[in-house]
Amino acid sequence: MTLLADDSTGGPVQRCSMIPFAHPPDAEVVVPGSKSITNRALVVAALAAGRSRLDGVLFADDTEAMLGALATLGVPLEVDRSARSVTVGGLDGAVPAGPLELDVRLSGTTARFLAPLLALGEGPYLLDAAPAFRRRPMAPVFDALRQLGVQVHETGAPGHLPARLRGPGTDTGALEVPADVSSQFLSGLLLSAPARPDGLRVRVPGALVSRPYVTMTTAVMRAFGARVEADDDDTFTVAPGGYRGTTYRIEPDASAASYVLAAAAITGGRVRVPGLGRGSLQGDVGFAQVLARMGATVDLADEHVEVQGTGRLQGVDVDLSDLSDTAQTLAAVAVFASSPTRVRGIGFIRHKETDRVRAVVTELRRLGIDAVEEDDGFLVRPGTPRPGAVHTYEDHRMAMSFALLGLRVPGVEILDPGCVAKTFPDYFTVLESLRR
Ligand SMILES: O=C(O)C1=C[C@@H](OP(=O)(O)O)[C@@H](O)[C@H](O)C1
Ligand SMILES: C=C(OP(=O)(O)O)C(=O)O
Repeated sequence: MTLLADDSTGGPVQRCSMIPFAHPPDAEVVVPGSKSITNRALVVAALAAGRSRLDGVLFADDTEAMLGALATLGVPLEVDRSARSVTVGGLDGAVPAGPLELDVRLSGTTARFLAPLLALGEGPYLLDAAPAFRRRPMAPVFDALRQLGVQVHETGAPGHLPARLRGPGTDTGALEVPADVSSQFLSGLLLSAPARPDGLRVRVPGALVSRPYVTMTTAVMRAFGARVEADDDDTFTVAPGGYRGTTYRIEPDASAASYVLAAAAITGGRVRVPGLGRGSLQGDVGFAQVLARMGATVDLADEHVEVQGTGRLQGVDVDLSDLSDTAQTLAAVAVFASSPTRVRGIGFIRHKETDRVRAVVTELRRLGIDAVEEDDGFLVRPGTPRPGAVHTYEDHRMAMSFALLGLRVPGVEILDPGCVAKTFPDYFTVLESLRR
C-alpha cells in the first residue's frame, strides 16, 4: 500500500493506493477499543458518584469528541493514551450551568448521548457539529427533550444541529421516542435517565433498529450500578439513583474487527482478533457468523474470534438490521463470492455518515461491479473490480471496506483515506501489518 501526496495541491495525503497481498495473511490483530462502549462508559462515568477508571479506551475522532465535550462541562479527566485508559471524576449527576458551547464533530453517539445529559443542567448550551453531521437527524431527541420540559431551539434547520438547549427538563410522564431511523435516540435518553429525579419511562413505538446497541446500553448502565428494565413491548423503565464510579474494561471494537476478518476471508488467509468473543456486548461480532455462512472457517470462542479463508465463498441473503455497520464490509466480501449477495433490513443506513446504500452501489459500479440499490438494502453480483479511485463521502466505513478490494486486485485507490480517523485512525497501518 502506498500513500501518495495529493496530486492537485501537493498538500496533505488525499488518496491511498492499495497493493494486493502476494501471500494470504496469517496474523493475530489487536484492534482498537469499541467506539460505542467507550462513549457510553464516558457518559455514565461522568454522571457517576466517585471516580471511574476505564481501560481499553478508543482514542479516535468520535471519542475525542465526547472527551472534549465532557472536558468543556468540567468533568475531571485524566487521559493516558499510551495505556489506553481514562480516569473520570464523576459529577454525581450535577451538570454545570452554561453558557457553554459543545462540538460533537462527526459523532452520532456523542450528539445523541450528550443532548439528554445536557437536559440535566440549566444551560444555556449550544450543541453543534461538523457540517457533515448537521445533515444527520436529531428530531426524535429534540422532541423527547421538549416532552421533558427542555427548551430546544434549532439555530439552523429544524430537527438538526446546531441547537441551543435550556433545562433542566424535569417533567415526568410517559415518553415516546421513535427508533426506526437510529437506536441512538433511545440509548441517549436511557444513559442519562438514572440521574433524573424520577428516573424515566420511555416507550419505542414501531420498529427498533440496531437493537444490540440498546442491549449494550443497558449492560453498561448496569455495570455502573443503574437499575433499568425492558419489557416485551419495548418500554424501558429506569430507576432514579444515579451511577457509582467503578473500574471498567472496554472490549475491542467488533465493527473494526470486521475488516481484518473479511481480509482473511477474501484472501484465503487466517486472522485472529483477541479480546472479542461469544459473550461480546457488540452485535457486530455476528459478522463472523455471516462469513461462516459464506464458506469461511470461523472460530468464535470466549476470548477470540478467528477467521480462516477457504478460497471458496458463496453469496448470502442476510438481514443486517442488527449489525448494519458491517453492511459495507459484506459488500466488499460479496464481490469475491461465487453467487450474488442480498443485504436486507438496512434502509436506515441512508441516514448515517452518508447514504450508505447509495454509496456502496455507486462505488461498486464505478469499479465495474454489478450492484443494485433496493429500498431496504442492496444486491451485489460477484465480479472482478477494475482499477479506479473510490469516493468515500466522509464515511470511514466506505474507506475501510473498499480498501479490502485492493487486497485482491490491483489499481484500487481510496480517496480521502484520512476519514478513517473517525473510529480507526491506524487502519491502513494495521491492514498493512497483515502483509507477508
Ligand atoms: O449506539 C451506538 O453506539 C451505535 C449505534 C448504531 O447506530 P444506529 O442506532 O443509528 O443504527 C451504529 O451504526 C453506530 O455506529 C453506533
Ligand atoms: C454510524 C456510525 O457512527 P455514528 O456513531 O456517527 O452514528 C458508524 O460508526 O458507522
